[in-house]
Amino acid sequence: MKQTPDRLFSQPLEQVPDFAFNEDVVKVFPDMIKRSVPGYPTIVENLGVLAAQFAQPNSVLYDLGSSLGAVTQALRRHVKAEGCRVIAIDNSHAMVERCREYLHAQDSMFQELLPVEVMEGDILALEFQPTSLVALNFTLQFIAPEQRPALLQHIRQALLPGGALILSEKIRFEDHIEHELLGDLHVAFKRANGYSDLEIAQKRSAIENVMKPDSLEQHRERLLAAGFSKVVPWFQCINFASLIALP
Ligand SMILES: Nc1ncnc2c1ncn2[C@@H]1O[C@H](C[S@+](CC[C@H]([NH3+])C(=O)[O-])CC(=O)[O-])[C@@H](O)[C@H]1O
Ligand SMILES: O=C(O)C(=O)Cc1ccccc1
Repeated sequence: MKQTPDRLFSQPLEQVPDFAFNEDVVKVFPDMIKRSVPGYPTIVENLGVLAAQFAQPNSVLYDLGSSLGAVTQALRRHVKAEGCRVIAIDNSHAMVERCREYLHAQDSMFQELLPVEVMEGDILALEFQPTSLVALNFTLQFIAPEQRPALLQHIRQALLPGGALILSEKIRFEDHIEHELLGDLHVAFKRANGYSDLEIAQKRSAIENVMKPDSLEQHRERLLAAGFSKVVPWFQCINFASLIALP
């Protein structure tokens, strides 16, 4: 996969527009997400490993907010259950187009991969089929906070017994000192990955209106309120974490 370096915020902008998953972002997205999200490659690869433990024969696996299909590709590498298929969905036209290209490339490199349907659409309007595995990998944080409970309820209602939701998010911390410390460490992570202070500052103002992280406590309470029986954190790297929620 060729990786165009992310320089989207490297020049001073008079006004920083709200972040959008448009063609410019799509071009640099693999580089951007790897250099911005601590633990991203580990989360994606192990999401495949975890999914293989929950996937049930002849069921649907969902990749919600699939972007370029990194999670779908990991599901296809790891899930061996008979008759599973993946539904990947994203509401960014630019992402969906490029995702389809990447998945065709994976098709031509490997045999017997799970079939995938890539849909362009809003996950808030999705009619879920019975599913054994739902991945929300850094997608819920971009959904309006007031819409989050209903989405999680729809997922819970669609999950088969023995299935799971895997939810990865940037995390806010209720303790002020913990929040500042992990925020500073995230900035250090970005600097170590070659982003300048200007890039970091402009990206921060681009995402502040569109990406609203919750705390681990909020996630747990909302998942339990949506009918999940158990919430198990399985990964945290600085201020990014991933949870397994069981029906
Ligand atoms: N309502 C919505 N309906 C559908 N898609 C949406 C919606 N809102 C946002 N998106 C989509 O959710 C994705 C979030 S990125 C996910 C990374 C991927 N999971 C990965 O593991 O590489 C996270 C990030 O960039 O930090 C974008 O592609 C949006 O278009
Ligand atoms: O860049 C950041 O600071 C983030 O919190 C993560 C991110 C990664 C990719 C797109 C938008 C936000």
